[in-house]
Amino acid sequence: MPLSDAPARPRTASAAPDDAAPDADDAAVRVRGLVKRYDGRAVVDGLDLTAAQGAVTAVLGPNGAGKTTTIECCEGLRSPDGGTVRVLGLDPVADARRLRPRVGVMLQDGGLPTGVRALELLRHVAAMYAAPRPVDELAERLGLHGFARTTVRRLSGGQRQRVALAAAVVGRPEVVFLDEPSAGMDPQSRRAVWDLVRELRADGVAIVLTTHLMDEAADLADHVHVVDHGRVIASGSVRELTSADGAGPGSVRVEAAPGLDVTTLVEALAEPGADWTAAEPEPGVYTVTGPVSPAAVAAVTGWLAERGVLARSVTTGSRTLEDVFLDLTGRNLR
Ligand SMILES: Nc1ncnc2c1ncn2[C@@H]1O[C@H](COP(=O)(O)OP(=O)(O)OP(=O)(O)O)[C@@H](O)[C@H]1O
Repeated sequence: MPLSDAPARPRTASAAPDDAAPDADDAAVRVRGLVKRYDGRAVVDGLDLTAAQGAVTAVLGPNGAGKTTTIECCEGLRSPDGGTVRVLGLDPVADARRLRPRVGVMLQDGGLPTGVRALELLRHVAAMYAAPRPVDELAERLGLHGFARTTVRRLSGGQRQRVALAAAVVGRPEVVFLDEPSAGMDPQSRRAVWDLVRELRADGVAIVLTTHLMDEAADLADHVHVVDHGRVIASGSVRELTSADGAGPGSVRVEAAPGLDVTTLVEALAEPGADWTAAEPEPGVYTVTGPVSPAAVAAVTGWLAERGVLARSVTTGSRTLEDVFLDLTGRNLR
């Protein structure tokens, strides 16, 4: 089970299907009950996902969760074994030719031919579209001129990623799929990528990206889907996912002596209608999640006082997206 080793689960994270997702009507991408098997094993197992036009949708998940496979089904690179995938209302496999000019794709490994020079490649891709973006302006934005005449084979990982991103957006697509777009990039390049993604969004483009960078998702995403074991296990805006009640601070973090019984902490917080979880994610660090109020903080410090334990620190605040991600997907390596 995906949640078996999770110490706490944010209450605001909605279980699949993603009821916090945009309405189907304005959805640029709609995936329902997607199943994809390799050697009889379902690596995508009934996945639901929606992405709106003019929004950034981030797909997060541990290694092997099924993100790339899902994106590849949306790109028409893989045929589903079950469920439906619609991009701009079309089937990515059956309607591939109609979709091609309207969809931009950046594959995880770049997916570029290696013997071609960087800028030459971009000009070639641009020439395939009716109204491409000006190549030089795009190359300038993504800093491609410094290695314009270098063959793709000789580019660094981050440079290759930038060329791949340029190639994905040069045709002015309505939907863009970016598989780990800023993986391996330096901070300057990452900023350039983020600015470009924001600009695409402002132009009404639907952007679907996968990332392992929680700050990238938190900064960019309008909507987040967390995937594990081939299913969406939580969906919502970053704010919804990181706030216990979707509005205010949702956690108390306490540093104190290790090994205290957190079930008694939940009992100390008990009040009608309130749903609290408590965990000790690392020795001596306690996180308490729920509708934080002055009374709740007093209950936490009272619980410590009853045990004669002095807190080294007590802080309130929203949890980070990384906290939520780890709570949902566990701390074990995959
Ligand atoms: N062509 C293939 N044949 C067999 N198994 C595959 C194939 N492609 C992917 N898989 C397996 O499917 C599972 C999901 O892989 P996928 O690449 O979709 O995960 P991911 O969430 O994108 O992971 P990562 O974060 O590491 O990129 C993995 O266990 C992977 O080994």
